[in-house]
Amino acid sequence: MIKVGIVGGTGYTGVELLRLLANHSGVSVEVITSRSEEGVRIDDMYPNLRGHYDLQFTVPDVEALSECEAVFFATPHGVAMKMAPELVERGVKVIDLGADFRIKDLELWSQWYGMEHTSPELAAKAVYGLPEVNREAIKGAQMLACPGCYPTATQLGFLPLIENKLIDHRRLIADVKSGVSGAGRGANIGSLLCESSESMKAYAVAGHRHLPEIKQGLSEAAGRPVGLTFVPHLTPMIRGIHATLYGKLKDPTDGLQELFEARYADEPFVDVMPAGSHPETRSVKGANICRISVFRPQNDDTVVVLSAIDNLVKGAAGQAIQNMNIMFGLDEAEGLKHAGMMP
Ligand SMILES: NC(=O)C1=CN([C@@H]2O[C@H](COP(=O)(O)OP(=O)(O)OC[C@H]3O[C@@H](n4cnc5c(N)ncnc54)[C@H](OP(=O)(O)O)[C@@H]3O)[C@@H](O)[C@H]2O)C=CC1
Ligand SMILES: CC(=O)N[C@@H](CCC(=O)OP(=O)(O)O)C(=O)O
Repeated sequence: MIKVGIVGGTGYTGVELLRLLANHSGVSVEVITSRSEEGVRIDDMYPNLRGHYDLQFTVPDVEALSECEAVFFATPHGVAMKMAPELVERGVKVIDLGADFRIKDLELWSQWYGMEHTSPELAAKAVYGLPEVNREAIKGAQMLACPGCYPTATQLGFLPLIENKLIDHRRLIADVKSGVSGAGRGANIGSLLCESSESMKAYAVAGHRHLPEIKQGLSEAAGRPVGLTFVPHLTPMIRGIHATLYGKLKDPTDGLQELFEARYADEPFVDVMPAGSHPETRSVKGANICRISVFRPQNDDTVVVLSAIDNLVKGAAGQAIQNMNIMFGLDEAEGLKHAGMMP
C-alpha cells in the first residue's frame, strides 16, 4: 500500500480525493490536514465517507507528511511552493492540485498570481500533469503540477487541431462554462445560492489566471505562440465544465471526426463521441472523463469542439490520482473506473 497524505482535506478537491481514494486498491491515506478542523473526524464532517476512514484532520506538518510516499496539495496557490521542496528532498512524490508549479515562466506566474515564487528550482523540475500530452515525463516526476479545470477541458479539445496545424493558431476562441464548486468551498458572496442560481454570467473577460496556462500548453503543442481569447462563465450547477471551442480551419475538409478518434484512441479518459453528439456535463459528473465532440457547421471553415469534464474529477482530484497511478507504475485507471452519475 502506498502511504498518502493530503494537505487541504476539507476543501472540495480534498474531499473528492478522499472519495475517489476510498475505492483505490493500492493506497492508504495516512495524513489529512486542515488548520480549521483540527481534531475533527473526516466522517463527522463528510458523512458520505462514513465507513471508509477512521482519520482525523491534523494541522499540516512536514515531519508527519514526510512519512508518506505521496502527498497531494489541495490548497490555494502559494501553499505547495513553500512546503513541497522539503518533502521532495526527503523523497516524497508531491502532486499539487493548485497553480504553483504549472507555469514555467515564473515572472509571468508572479504577474498573474500576485506573489513571488519561493521555489524556482523545484518549479523548473516540475512536470505538467496532462497525461494525454506528458505521460512519459509524468512517469519519472517527483513534483507534479496538475492542470487547472478550464485548462484541462480547453487543451484536450484543441489539441488534435493544434498538433496537426489545421487551424489558425493565432485566433483561438474558448467559451467555457463552470459550475460553482470551481470556486472552492471558502465562503464568498458570489457562491451563495441567491447570487449564483437562476443566472449565468461571464467573468474575468479581461484576463483570467488560466489564460497563460492554456496558452503555454497549446503553444508547446503548436511549436509557436498561440493567440487565445478565453471567456469563463459561472453557471448555476454544482459540478461541471463545458467548453465550446472555435477555430478557423486553414483548409476545410472532412475527416475531423476520424482525426479526433485516432488522437484519443488509446486514452482511457478521453471519450470522442459519435459524430453529431453533444456532450453533457451531467454525463461526466463524478467520473474521470473528458467527453468531446467535433463539428464543422454548414461545412464551413469554422470548427467547433465541445468538451465536457467534471471540474472536481478530470479537472482536479481524478486527474491527480491518474497522475499518481502513472508516477507509481500502477494501472492508470485504478480507482477511476466508475461511470458518471445520470441524471
Ligand atoms: N474547485 C475546483 O474545481 C478546482 C480547484 N483547483 C485548485 O485546487 C486547489 C484547492 O481547491 P478547492 O478544493 O476548491 O479549495 P477549497 O477552498 O475548497 O479548500 C482549500 C483547502 O486548503 C486548506 N488551506 C487553505 N489555506 C491553507 C494554508 N495556508 N495552508 C494549508 N492548508 C490550507 C483549507 O483548509 P484549512 O483552511 O482548514 O487548512 C481547505 O481544506 C486550489 O489551488 C484550486 O485552485 C484545481 C482544479 C479545480
Ligand atoms: C467557478 C470559478 O470560480 N472557478 C475558478 C477556477 C479556479 C481553479 O480551478 O483555479 P486553479 O487554477 O487555482 O486551479 C476561477 O475562475 O478562479
